[in-house]
Amino acid sequence: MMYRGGSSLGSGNSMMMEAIDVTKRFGKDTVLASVSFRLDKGQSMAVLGPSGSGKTTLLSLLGLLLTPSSGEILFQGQRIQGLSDRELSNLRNHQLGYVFPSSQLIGSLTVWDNILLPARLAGKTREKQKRSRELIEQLGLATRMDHLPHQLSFGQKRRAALARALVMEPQLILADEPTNDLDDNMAKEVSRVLQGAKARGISLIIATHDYPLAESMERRFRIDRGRLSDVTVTDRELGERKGG
Ligand SMILES: Nc1ncnc2c1ncn2[C@@H]1O[C@H](COP(=O)(O)OP(=O)(O)OP(=O)(O)O)[C@@H](O)[C@H]1O
Repeated sequence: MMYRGGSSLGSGNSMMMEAIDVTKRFGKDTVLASVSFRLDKGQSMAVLGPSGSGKTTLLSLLGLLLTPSSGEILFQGQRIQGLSDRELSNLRNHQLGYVFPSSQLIGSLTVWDNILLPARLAGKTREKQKRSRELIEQLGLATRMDHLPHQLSFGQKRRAALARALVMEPQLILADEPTNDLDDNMAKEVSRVLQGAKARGISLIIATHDYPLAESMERRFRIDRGRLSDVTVTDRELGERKGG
């Protein structure tokens, strides 16, 4: 589906994230070419695509961890290019939540302390303790609260990183393959927790190979050879055809 957006066409205050003609090159390789989309506040989207297609690169750009080679990214209607380092870290620390394989837990802190760390840094330890406990319970980490990261499985580390991101109730969560390394039941639980976050008004952008998880998002995009296309409608049509 062709994107015909542009921030001037929509109302800036309902907009969470917008990419306009974003291209990312690494040396001579063009990983993303002319990527454009817009996500409104409170919406959820999945990014699907084969391994190496550019999903992590896209999430890193949208998470303000990489800069585009050309094109523009707007966060809540605000152009990202041109912001100072301080303004960017402010956005990263207070508005965005990351669940990336690379966003490691701190090795010397227990699961509980890792999850509460952002709250401690923000001076909100007391008010976030209850929510931390709820998330730990929902994500099946209750018996692992006092463990150090090296004592956890990959799946437990991912769930702890998810709890750490959710506890601060950011505006937008960016999650890269949040259900990798999880069995079906735990993947469903993570999906439920993400839906719960959405119900609390948090927007979600999720890169995944997990189709049931992608289906639980309002919108689905696919990356193929560097191009991003919105497949939400075609997916729905396929589902309807399959269903009857
Ligand atoms: N820093 C970098 N320098 C050079 N090439 C890079 C860099 N980061 C990513 N790439 C390349 O960009 C392409 C897309 O990588 P990316 O990690 O975004 O894919 P992906 O869709 O997330 O893959 P997967 O599903 O396997 O995690 C790959 O060919 C990768 O080698």
